[in-house]
Amino acid sequence: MASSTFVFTSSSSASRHYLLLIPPQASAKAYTNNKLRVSNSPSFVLRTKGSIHLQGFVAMQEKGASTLSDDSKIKIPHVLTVAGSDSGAGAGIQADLKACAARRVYCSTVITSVTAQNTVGVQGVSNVSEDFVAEQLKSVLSDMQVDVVKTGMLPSVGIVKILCKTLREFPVQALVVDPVMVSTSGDVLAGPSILSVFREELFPMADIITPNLKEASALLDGVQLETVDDLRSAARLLYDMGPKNVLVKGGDLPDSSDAVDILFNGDNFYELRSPRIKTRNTHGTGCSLASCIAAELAKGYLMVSAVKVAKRFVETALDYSKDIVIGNGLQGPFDHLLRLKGHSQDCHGLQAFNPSDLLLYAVTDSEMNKKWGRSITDAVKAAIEGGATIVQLREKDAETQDFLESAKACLKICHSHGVPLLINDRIDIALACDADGVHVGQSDMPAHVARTLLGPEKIIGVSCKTPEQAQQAWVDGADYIGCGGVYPTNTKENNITVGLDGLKTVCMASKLPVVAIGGIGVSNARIVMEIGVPNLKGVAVVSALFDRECVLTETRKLHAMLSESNIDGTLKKL
Ligand SMILES: Nc1ncnc2c1ncn2[C@@H]1O[C@H](COP(=O)(O)OP(=O)(O)O)[C@@H](O)[C@H]1O
Ligand SMILES: Cc1ncc(COP(=O)(O)O)c(N)n1
Ligand SMILES: [Mg+2]
Repeated sequence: MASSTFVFTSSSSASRHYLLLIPPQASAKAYTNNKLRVSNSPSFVLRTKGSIHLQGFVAMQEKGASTLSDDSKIKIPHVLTVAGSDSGAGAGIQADLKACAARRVYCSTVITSVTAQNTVGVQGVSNVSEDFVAEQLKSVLSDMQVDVVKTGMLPSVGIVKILCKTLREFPVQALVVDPVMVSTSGDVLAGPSILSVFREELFPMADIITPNLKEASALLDGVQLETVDDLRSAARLLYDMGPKNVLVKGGDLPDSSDAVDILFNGDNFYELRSPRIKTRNTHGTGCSLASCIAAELAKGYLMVSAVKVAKRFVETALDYSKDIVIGNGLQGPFDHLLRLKGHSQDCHGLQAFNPSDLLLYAVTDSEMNKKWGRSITDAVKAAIEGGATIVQLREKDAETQDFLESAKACLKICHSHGVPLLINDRIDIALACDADGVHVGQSDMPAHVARTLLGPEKIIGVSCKTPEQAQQAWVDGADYIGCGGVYPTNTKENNITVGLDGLKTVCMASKLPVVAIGGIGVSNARIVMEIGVPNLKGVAVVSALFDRECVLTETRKLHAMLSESNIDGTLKKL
């Protein structure tokens, strides 16, 4: 490789970070602002305002500036898992991917073996050839910036040896070894011939090993492990094999009401206890625990913290998943992302957002409900029976716990009528009750942040008074905008009225459907809808429904009027 000089001049006058990627066996000399840095690590970061002179930046010269990335490029923590595939996706590579995704760490995969496996057991195993494991390892490690390698099923001595050799060539920040040997169903995933290469080659390179009871026992020539004290003795003996830390997992400890693991780092023992969750869904707990430890290490956590977070993660996921049913066998998988139940429980087949739902948009008001002595659920029920097509709960001064309880009750009512329920402003409440979405104002949580928190399927509406705000709402990923106040209203203090002209201007500029709001009721809804802009889909109403003696009657009147003026979302000539 010829040495070469490469000069990159920053076009920006601001000081910026540059990430320099250096090929194996090369080194770089970099002069920035008259300072010299020399490095032969796979990457290093420079901060500079001016030009960077690089020497020995061999393979990168032609690619030029594309090999340099500035502050806007984010380095993502990265775990590489070297493990077996589980077709049932409870353990192995699949569990590792899910655990890393749940912990928000990138996970690449080197597959050592493909198993035909389900919740009953392992029906077949087909190991990947040593050469092809080597090829996968090289592909990932020569290109991507792996922080931590985590190993699971390593089915042959040859594969372990190749792994150790490759890791010496491409060193990483940490190595987490889950010495998988037997599945929880009792099937052998790596035979006893593996023990010596584990002890002699792999463990001395490991930052942590995480054997379960059976594996710890096998590694210690069959010693019986039955008590927490036995786990401690085992941890000390395994530590002598060379890893920097040992975590002996007590998930299968008999007669224990707690799930107890012992961590030993050569100086101290840590007894990690969590309540034992009563569930059949523990398939893959060991793989997930090790992946989570790797993920936290990749983020930069110290070992004890990483192990504690990992154990808490497994405990939380097991508790959430304790009653889910996947498969007919004795050991089911759990839900790493804590998301599976939401869909099966209470969605009642609601469709994705339909703009025609904006036709009669009922917005509750806590003050008005108090004034008329009705509960929020009674108000919502009456509005829906009267024909409201979407409901927003706007509880400005409710206690959080009361608001959450009301929201849950309203959600049941709304969903039993196929009506979506949105929460004003309180994203936490929307998340906690799994509402259909939120409506935010200009000074509330920005819509793009709300979108990140709520995910792609929830409905997000934004209050807008100007074309610029409407454009921003679209850019931010909102589903609709609320435009107003069209007429003066007493539900909002100091609210600027945009009038029918302002409404029309915003509608024309908006790429999103619009619902008009502010001082609208039976007397003027028709005039509003008559402005004749196709994306004006309906009216949002507060006082005209809820500051009245009978919510049901008022909603019916308004619904009849709107239905008459609007058929299938197109305005009928009146
Ligand atoms: N029923 C349970 N409740 C809470 N934690 C558990 C339960 N079963 C296992 N764990 C925890 O899950 C992790 C994996 O442990 P274990 O099941 O012993 O390993 P493996 O899956 O490798 O056999 C440990 O932290 C253990 O304490
Ligand atoms: C491919 C593969 N790797 C690891 C395990 C261990 O997981 P568990 O101990 O939870 O059965 C497994 N069953 N399958
Ligand atoms: Mg287990």
